[in-house]
Amino acid sequence: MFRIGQGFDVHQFAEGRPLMIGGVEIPYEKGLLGHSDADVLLHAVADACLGAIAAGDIGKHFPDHDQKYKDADSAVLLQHVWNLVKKEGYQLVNLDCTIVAQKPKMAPYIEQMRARIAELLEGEMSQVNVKATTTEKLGFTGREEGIAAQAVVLLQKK
Ligand SMILES: Nc1ccn([C@@H]2O[C@H](COP(=O)(O)O)[C@@H](O)[C@H]2O)c(=O)n1
Ligand SMILES: C[C@@]1(CO)OP(=O)(O)OP(=O)(O)OC[C@H]1O
Repeated sequence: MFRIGQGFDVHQFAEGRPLMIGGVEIPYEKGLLGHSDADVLLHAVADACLGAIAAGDIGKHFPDHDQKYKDADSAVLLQHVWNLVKKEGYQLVNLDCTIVAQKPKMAPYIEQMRARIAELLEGEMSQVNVKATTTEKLGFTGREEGIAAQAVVLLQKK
């Protein structure tokens, strides 16, 4: 049996925060604002996984009013979500993601992100694709106010 899920997340830029995307710290003049480390890509991946098993979203599992998740490492949150996926008896078929950012350039970090996400989802790099696009300076991402990310995951019952 196959299950598909999709995730979407947005975080605004903020000064004085590290920029975490896909579990990788990207050297940049600003980071993203959030209750957790605001890793917008890992949040989209986590939501896609939760969607695939009809288990709600990350806000339900990790409420942003809970101090436990203040500055939380989103990799740890995704690991928790992946344990729920495994408990339901599913494994990864493939994951495809898009980061929407005018800046910074993601290309130098894409392979590292794929490797980290594959590790977190206990799969191979060949099962994980990460893309990036600008919005040609249009909209909130184009004005460099924040970053968005989308993810689609396909799971198969073992
Ligand atoms: N933040 C980004 C955005 C884009 N890229 C790479 O550049 C290519 C062209 O982007 P367009 O928005 O002009 O289509 C895109 O395919 C990515 O490879 C990037 O690395 N970081
Ligand atoms: C991850 C959580 C929990 O710390 O907080 P944020 O980092 O603010 O992220 P968001 O994608 O807004 O929602 C899920 C949250 O509850």
